[in-house]
Formats: sequence, C-alpha cells, structure tokens
Amino acid sequence: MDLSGNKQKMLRGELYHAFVPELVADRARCGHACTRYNNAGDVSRRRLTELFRDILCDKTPLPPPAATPEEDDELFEDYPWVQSPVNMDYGYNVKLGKNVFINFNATFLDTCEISVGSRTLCGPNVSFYSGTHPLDPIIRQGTKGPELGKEIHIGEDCWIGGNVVILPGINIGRGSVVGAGSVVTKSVPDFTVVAGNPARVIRKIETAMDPASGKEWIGWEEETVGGAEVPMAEMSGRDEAIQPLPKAK
Ligand SMILES: CC(=O)SCCNC(=O)CCNC(=O)[C@H](O)C(C)(C)COP(=O)(O)OP(=O)(O)OC[C@H]1O[C@@H](n2cnc3c(N)ncnc32)[C@H](O)[C@@H]1OP(=O)(O)O
Repeated sequence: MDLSGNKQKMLRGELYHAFVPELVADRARCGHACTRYNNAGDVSRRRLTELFRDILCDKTPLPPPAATPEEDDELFEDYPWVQSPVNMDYGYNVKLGKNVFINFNATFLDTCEISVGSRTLCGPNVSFYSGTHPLDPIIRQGTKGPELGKEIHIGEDCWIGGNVVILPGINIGRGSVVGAGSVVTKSVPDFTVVAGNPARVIRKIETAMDPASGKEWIGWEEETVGGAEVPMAEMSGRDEAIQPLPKAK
C-alpha cells in the first residue's frame, strides 16, 4: 500500500497534518459509511455486518447465505454487535473481537489503532480518543498545525461502563471493569475495577480466569476446542488477535 507521508506518520503515531486532501477524503468516506450504517433501519444481521465492514474498510468475505433468514442470522451470532449511532474518523484503524457489544453513541477517534478484545461490553456514549494535539498553541495552530495519535487497546472480557472516556495511549487489561462516567488517564491492569475522573483502582476482581488466582480455568470453549465458527481474524479482516498488553503504569 502506497501511503502518503502524512498518513504514514499518522499511523506511526508521529506528528502529521490532518487537513491534507487524502485524510480529509478518508474521513469523509468514513462519515458517509457511518451515516449509511446509522440509517440502516430494520435490516438483517448480514446487511448490518456488511454496512459495518464498509466503515472499517474490511473486505473479508462473509459466510455464504444460509437457507432461511433465521439460520442466516445465526451465522453472525459471534460477530461484534454495534448499536447505532456510531461515529468514527477513519474506520480502518478500529478492530473488534468476537462477541463484542458496543452500545449507542460510541465515538472512535481512530487516528491510531483502537482495538477491543473479544467478549468486551461497552455501555452507551463511550468515547475512544486516540487523537491528541501538541500543548504549545504555537505548534498546535488550529487546523494548520500538526497533531498525533496513540493507540488504545481494550483487553478481552472487559466491561466499560456508560459515558466513559478513554484517552490516547491507554491499555485496559484483560477482564477489567471501568465504572460509568470515568475518564481513563492511565493504563489499567488485568482483572481490576477502576472508576472516577481520573479513574482510580477500586478493587481487584477475583476470578479463576486470572492466572494469579491459582485456580483452574480451562478457557473459553472455542479457544480450547477450536469450535469457533468464525475466527477473529476473519471477523475483523484486519488482525489476528489482540496483542498482549504492556505492563500497566
Ligand atoms: C454494556 C452496557 O450497556 S452497560 C450499561 C451501562 N451500565 C453502566 O455503565 C454501569 C457501570 N457500573 C458502575 O459504574 C458500577 O458502579 C461498578 C461496576 C464500577 C461498581 O463496582 P463495585 O466494585 O461493585 O463498586 P461499589 O459499588 O462497591 O463502589 C465502590 C466505591 O467506588 C465508587 N464508585 C462506584 N462506581 C463508581 C463510578 N462509576 N464512578 C465513581 N465512583 C464509583 C463508590 O461510590 C464506592 O465509593 P466509596 O468506597 O467511597 O463508597
């Protein structure tokens, strides 16, 4: 893929200019795709998935149609479920795992990659802000100045409450919970409840899923017996799996 200098810098998390024609066009494309998804009305899961994949620029083929509408819906059981309206800047930097649920009014400012791990649930009005700007107004210069992004990664099996804001560069560990209305300014360790503005640790989550618990847990059925009908790579069309999280600060 031959990317322009500004787009390459954007994806690498370096300072870039967002108001160059290529990136303006990318955001316009994504905006139109979001509008089509948000106005889809009462359509099948297949059609919704097609429209959602248009937002993500995901060309992975869908499974062949089943014999009946009900059976066809079942083919999409494990696909991410995103309530409209949803809004994104570029779409192509968003990756969602299996059985993810994103409630109404999510905002993905996907200057850099934003990934949400399998089985993670998000309440209404969650905002993922991977974009940021220089603090010095002389450099910032409104639409004339450079900006940058930092990736956001939400682990598998998390629950993000309503009205949460996740700031650039944040990693939320596996199985963790973010309380409603929180602003997450620091990365969150695995199996931890955080809440507030700024989000602070409330408690650890006791679960056999946490290897530190010393308890036995065999993992999700599809991961252990390979029974998943749709591997995550096919679902997102863009990535294999959520990468291991770096250690939280
Ligand atoms: C997928 C969907 O659509 S989800 C639908 C939307 N639902 C939501 O967003 C609900 C999200 N749930 C919450 O925010 C809950 O408060 C939870 C899950 C964080 C509660 O976690 P718990 O560990 O049970 O916390 P608990 O209720 O015991 O409170 C512990 C402390 O944290 C505080 N606290 C709890 N939630 C929050 C919050 N969201 N913001 C700030 N402080 C909070 C409590 O006031 C309490 O403080 P105190 O010790 O000073 O009294």
